[in-house]
Amino acid sequence: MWNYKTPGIPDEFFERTENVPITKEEVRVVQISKARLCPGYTVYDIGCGSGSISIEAAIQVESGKVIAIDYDPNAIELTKRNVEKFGLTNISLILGNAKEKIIELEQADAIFIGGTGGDTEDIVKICQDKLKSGGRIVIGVILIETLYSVLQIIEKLKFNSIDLTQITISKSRKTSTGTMMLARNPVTVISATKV
Ligand SMILES: C[S@@+](CC[C@H](N)C(=O)[O-])C[C@H]1O[C@@H](n2cnc3c(N)ncnc32)[C@H](O)[C@@H]1O
Repeated sequence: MWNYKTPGIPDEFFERTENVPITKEEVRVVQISKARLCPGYTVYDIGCGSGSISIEAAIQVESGKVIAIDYDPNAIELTKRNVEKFGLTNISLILGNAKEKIIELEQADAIFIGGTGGDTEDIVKICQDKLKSGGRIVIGVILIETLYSVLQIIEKLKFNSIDLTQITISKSRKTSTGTMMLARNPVTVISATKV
């Protein structure tokens, strides 16, 4: 159903449920690009939601693997359905709070953070410990408060090349008289390299 190596799987290709959010296609493409994935990499997807980032990452890392974590059973169930739908065998799923679960994992080459609940500082710190030197962290943020706290933490830790990219997407919609553009909420993507 998806035979391309390039990221950018359309949102409508994923199974969806009402209460589990998805990182939208265009934002996902930027996040995947910022992670600079290579075949063989080990990747965490923290707060995997629908699993869309996990699936795009799993395609990029080929013989590598993705570990998808979420504390919402509905998100894990939905990610499982999407993993099956895309026929991928290199994604493992973990149900639980990332703060507790990532401590026991092997070192990672890249980490995506899509959600932290109230544990932003702890999770970013643990991710720093878990990333290999030269590894990439990519954090998608919607709330201004989260953005401020991530920035404060990441600047204190062992990261360089810290980059903030704000993505504001508008999508077309047909009306009775033509085509209008509808704006979505901005998402800020924070990315950095572990020293
Ligand atoms: C915006 S969604 C992520 C969307 C996802 N990147 C995708 O592509 O569908 C955030 C997710 O983070 C999860 N989450 C928030 N805090 C968490 C934590 N501390 N541990 C595990 N999962 C967490 C939420 O349950 C939610 O599913």
